[in-house]
Parts: sequence; C-alpha cells; structure tokens
Amino acid sequence: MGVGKTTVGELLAQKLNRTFIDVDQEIEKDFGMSIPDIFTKHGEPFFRELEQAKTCELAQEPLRVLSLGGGAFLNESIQKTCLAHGIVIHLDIDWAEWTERMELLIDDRPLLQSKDLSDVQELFYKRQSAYAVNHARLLINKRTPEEVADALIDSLKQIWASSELRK
Ligand SMILES: Nc1ncnc2c1ncn2[C@@H]1O[C@H](COP(=O)(O)OP(=O)(O)O)[C@@H](O)[C@H]1O
Ligand SMILES: O=C(O)C1=C[C@@H](OP(=O)(O)O)[C@@H](O)[C@H](O)C1
Ligand SMILES: [Mg+2]
Repeated sequence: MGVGKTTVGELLAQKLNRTFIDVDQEIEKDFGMSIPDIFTKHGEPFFRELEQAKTCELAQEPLRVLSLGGGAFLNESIQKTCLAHGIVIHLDIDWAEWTERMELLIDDRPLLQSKDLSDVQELFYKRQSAYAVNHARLLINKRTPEEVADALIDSLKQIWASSELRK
C-alpha cells in the first residue's frame, strides 16, 4: 500500500505503449463510490469480494499493465490468476522509507485509519509472505517513479529473455 503501484504502473504503461488499468479505479467506476466510502458503508469483506471478482477478471486480459490494490495478493485466487496469466512484479519498500510517506496516504487508505503505528507496522510485515510469491521483486527505496519504471522495464527484459531461452 502506497509503494507507488498506481503512479509507476501508469508510467510503465506509457513507456511500453500498453493500456494501464488500476483495479481500485475500476472498482470505484463500477460501483460509483470511492474506496474509502465502500469500506465505510459496506465494510472490508464486501470490498474484498469486489476486489477478487474485478482483479481476476482484469488479470486474464493480455497486453496490459495492471496495478493491484495492496491487499489483493493476500487472496489465493487473485494470486493464482495473476501468476497464471501475467508477469507479477512485487514493488517493495523498506519500512523506514514507507513511514516517510504515510502522511500522504492516510486520507485515501481506510486500513490506515484508526490504527496506531505499531499496528500498521505489524500489517506491513505480516503481508510480506504473500508478496513473496512473484516473478520478480523490485526494491524502490529512494528511486523516483521514472527510475522505478525504467528498472521495471529492465526486469521485464530479463524475464522475457529467460523465457525465450526456455523455448
Ligand atoms: N517513487 C516514488 N517516490 C516518492 N513518492 C512516490 C513514489 N511513487 C509514488 N509516490 C507517491 O506515493 C503516494 C502513493 O503512490 P501510489 O501510486 O498511489 O501507490 P499505491 O498505488 O502503491 O498505493 C502518492 O502520493 C505518490 O505520489
Ligand atoms: O493494502 C490494502 O489492503 C489496500 C490498498 C489500497 O490500494 P493501494 O495499494 O493502491 O494503496 C486499496 O486497495 C484499499 O485501500 C486496500
Ligand atoms: Mg494504487
């Protein structure tokens, strides 16, 4: 959450000349409500159902850059669908660096509201095992979105080159 998936995903899509889709934005459009409002009015379990349905639908479409929500990969069917149909890259950030961003995030991220820093830190580390299931990981500390997008292109080139070798 807040690592830069939406920002960098859009830049990456421009550089690759592919369509960019942000799953949270699609849910907001479909449901006609912001993510914080969905959490407040319908609760997190309801949001997770919408997230599973929308992410699994969108992940099966080829030739797109898809940005997931930060909690999506905790869902087994989202994990399986994304890994089967796409290249999954984990954008990672160190806790210390992430805390510098937290103020920017609070208003739009319902999970950060009504939690103290130690609860958020626990959530941050608890999620790492789900994020470890991926095709590549990129640590973004101190890099600009532009630098992260370029590093993602390098990762993709390596993944494509090694899959060509296996053919
Ligand atoms: N590489 C970066 N360096 C500094 N700030 C960033 C970077 N990437 C994104 N941000 C900022 O961090 C916040 C969260 O970015 P966002 O793309 O919404 O992350 P996510 O989709 O992973 O939650 C935004 O305010 C964005 O401008
Ligand atoms: O980490 C999470 O559980 C969430 C992250 C958010 O997306 P970003 O990761 O794009 O902030 C959004 O899906 C929702 O607020 C829940
Ligand atoms: Mg996002």
